[in-house]
Amino acid sequence: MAVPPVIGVLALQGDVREHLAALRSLGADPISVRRPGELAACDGLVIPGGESTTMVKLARIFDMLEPLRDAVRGGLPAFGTCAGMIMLADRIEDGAVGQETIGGLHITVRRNAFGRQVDSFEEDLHVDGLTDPVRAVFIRAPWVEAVDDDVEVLARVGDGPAAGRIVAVRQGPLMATSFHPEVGSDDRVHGMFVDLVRSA
Ligand SMILES: NC(=O)CC[C@H](N)C(=O)O
Repeated sequence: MAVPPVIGVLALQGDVREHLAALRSLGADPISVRRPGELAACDGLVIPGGESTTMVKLARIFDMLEPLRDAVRGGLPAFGTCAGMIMLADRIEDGAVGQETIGGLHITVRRNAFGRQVDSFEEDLHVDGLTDPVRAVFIRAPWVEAVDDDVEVLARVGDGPAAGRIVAVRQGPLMATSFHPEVGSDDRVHGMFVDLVRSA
């Protein structure tokens, strides 16, 4: 049997445990990542949901921001969910003043895009590459405002005032979702990322 890929979960802030559990159940070897040495051991990296402004500040404080940028630039497969999507985005709308990111994903995200009324909601979402819809949980989520030509759109919101908005993307070894696939017991979106890591 092939050696399980080591997949890190960036553990500066956010919902780390749920991602570790999902990755473990898929047969990967998940580790928490707080230091450059831990990052260097990874075949892939998940950047969880949480609060992107806090996460990027902590990445600076822990001297992780440049190593993260170098790793993504160097082709490390990475999967950002919600705040993690913001962390991977090259450009932010409605970010905090001067908010930095890791970048690498050629998209513009709009933070807290869904507005007050629907801060948090769920929807059955069709995701490209999966047969049945995913029950997607959005929590003060960003949406993708714009993508460059090299970015593949994997999902768009189906209903309501935000219908058509992009909420899942892939660009080479990088993946991002506005929603939280680690909530609940459906591991198929993580499975897409594990496959991506295995094929990288
Ligand atoms: N659930 C989440 O990750 C929310 C993201 C948060 N609104 C941010 O801007 O970082």
